[in-house]
Amino acid sequence: MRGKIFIIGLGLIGGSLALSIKRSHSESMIIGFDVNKEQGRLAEMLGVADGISSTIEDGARDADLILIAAPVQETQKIIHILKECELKNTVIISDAGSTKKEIVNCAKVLKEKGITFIGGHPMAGSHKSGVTAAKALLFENAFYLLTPEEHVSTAEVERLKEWLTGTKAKFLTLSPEEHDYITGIVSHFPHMVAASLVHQAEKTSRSQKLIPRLAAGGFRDITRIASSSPAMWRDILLQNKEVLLKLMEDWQEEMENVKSILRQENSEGIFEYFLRAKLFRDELPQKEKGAIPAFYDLFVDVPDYPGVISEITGYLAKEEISITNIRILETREEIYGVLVISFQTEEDRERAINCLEQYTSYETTIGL
Ligand SMILES: NC(=O)C1=CN([C@@H]2O[C@H](COP(=O)(O)OP(=O)(O)OC[C@H]3O[C@@H](n4cnc5c(N)ncnc54)[C@H](O)[C@@H]3O)[C@@H](O)[C@H]2O)C=CC1
Ligand SMILES: O=C(O)C(=O)Cc1ccc(O)cc1
Repeated sequence: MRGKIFIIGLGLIGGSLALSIKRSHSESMIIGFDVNKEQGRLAEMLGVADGISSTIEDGARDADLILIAAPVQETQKIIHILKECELKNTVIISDAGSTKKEIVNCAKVLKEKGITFIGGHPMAGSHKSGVTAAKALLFENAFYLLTPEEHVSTAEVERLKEWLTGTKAKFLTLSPEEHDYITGIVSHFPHMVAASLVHQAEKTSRSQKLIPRLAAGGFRDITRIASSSPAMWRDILLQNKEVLLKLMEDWQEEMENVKSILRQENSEGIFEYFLRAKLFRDELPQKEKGAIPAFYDLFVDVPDYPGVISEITGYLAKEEISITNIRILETREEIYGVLVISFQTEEDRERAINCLEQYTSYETTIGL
């Protein structure tokens, strides 16, 4: 489609939306705005946006689609600024915020002006921030949640989806309340738990110096999301306060139960506790990206010599297979080290197995 798209907030999500829209609507004009001028400059330099506007008012004028991809408390301020702007009467405004109830409620001021707002939330991302981490296919196969109010027409929702088709995401419509409850459970609360685990390790590390060195493997996996933007998560917590307070109470109750079975040395109860968790976790869809993106890990047994990583990444690059992460497992003391390479899709991992089979004799194993 032709048209002008205005993206406010050119970080990880705004940048990725810009790239994915450009993929499917190459004739569209993407203009960006960011309070941080450096992000705007970088976005232009990286070709993420066709141009940068110096104010929201300028960028919003004549826009056919406005996407707000700023932290959620800022999103509300931006909605109030947009309310005062001169806008096309056919414009669609949407956002990418991780919470929906307060934002959709705030956007009622746009409805009063006859402007369409459709709450949006692409359920994929990363612990990284900023436009340099943006990727056109960040949302591929992920759910993209939309929370249109009743007065919004199906045609307008379809027009928004058409603009966003290059995300290759799967759209789902739900109410803002449902949205905040579900994302509270699968995304917001886990972030709080991840941060709390890191705090616990940090406190004890003051007296136990081995902790940072031994905090590997599982600890790193479960706390990866604690490296996310503190400003973004502060805003999310403040906006989903009621749901999160209730989840914290449920969690405390759950921990009381675990404490009790442990005190009683209830071996069957403890086993059951882990078994039920494992069964539910193992049943979660593998091929779909959730709030926490699935990473497809490949374990490669490699001889421990300098240059082995660049050798392997070289073969993968030759076959144009993208990797999302690479690390060495240092827990083994044998001759061989284990290289863990993460891919964004199962197909990439499959291609990597074939590639390494072709170029090397290293053994590969799929991570579960
Ligand atoms: N990071 C993630 O994995 C995901 C984040 N989200 C949501 O997307 C939104 C953006 O998050 P990220 O892109 O990750 O953050 P980010 O930190 O990478 O980018 C946010 C950008 O917004 C800019 N900004 C802040 N206030 C602004 C304002 N008043 N006007 C214009 N620009 C402003 C910042 O300078 C920054 O460049 C947030 O609402 C977040 O909740 C949604 C899905 C995933
Ligand atoms: O880094 C991760 O795995 C995430 O959890 C990404 C994420 C962050 C915020 C969202 O609203 C949705 C997805």
